[in-house]
Amino acid sequence: MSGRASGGGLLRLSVEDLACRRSGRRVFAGLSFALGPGEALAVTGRNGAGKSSLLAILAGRLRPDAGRVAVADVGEAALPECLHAVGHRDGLKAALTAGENLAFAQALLGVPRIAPRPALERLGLGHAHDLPVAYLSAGQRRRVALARLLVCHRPLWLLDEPTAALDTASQGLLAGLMAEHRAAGGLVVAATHQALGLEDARTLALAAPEPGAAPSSVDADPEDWA
Ligand SMILES: Nc1ncnc2c1ncn2[C@@H]1O[C@H](COP(=O)(O)OP(=O)(O)OP(=O)(O)O)[C@@H](O)[C@H]1O
Repeated sequence: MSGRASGGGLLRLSVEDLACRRSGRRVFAGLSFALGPGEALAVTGRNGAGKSSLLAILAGRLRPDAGRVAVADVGEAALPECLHAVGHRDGLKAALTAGENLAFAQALLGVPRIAPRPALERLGLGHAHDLPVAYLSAGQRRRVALARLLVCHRPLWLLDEPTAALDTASQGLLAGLMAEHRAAGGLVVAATHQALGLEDARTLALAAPEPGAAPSSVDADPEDWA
């Protein structure tokens, strides 16, 4: 892993003429956008429009049907080394404490930023440091998952419905974290059905899925995010 590139560098992301096909059905096509340091993109659209699929392609977990995703200004780092992905599932080990989960993520992802305890405190969960995640509520688990954003620096945050299970106060905390990240040159791409408090974010509205289209087979699940 390249420390400077994925850790300290600013990143530019460009997506050109991207298309996605799942179980034989075209989900979207012709998507192009570019994001530079400090910019954010809110991806909207009805259920099944392809929001999670787009994030999975950006994360390198799903192969596009056409088009390309490119990053610049990150040295030799590959795109997956430059991003955090928080999906629908929290990706936490229930038997480990919140602190242990974050320490594991920090060791795995590299480029440490702040320690697990202060990261949990930022999310209002300092008291949960030594509690097994199994004992936490859905909203508390989501906040532990979001604390992963803080224990390692990665310039691109891919967030899939990040406010799911969060109360109003926690949504405010997340909005503050995203604002700080962007102020430091980071990028945010968030799939959402509701306002996230992303100031000056651009919006990408994915079209409604074809009527009557149901998956006939299952491919790699983008929600299986660690
Ligand atoms: N693992 C999978 N295998 C096959 N098809 C899938 C898989 N996951 C999603 N799809 C299909 O891809 C299309 C886009 O799904 P996706 O989850 O990207 O939509 P979404 O906009 O994120 O929806 P939601 O708002 O419900 O989260 C849907 O038609 C869905 O049936």
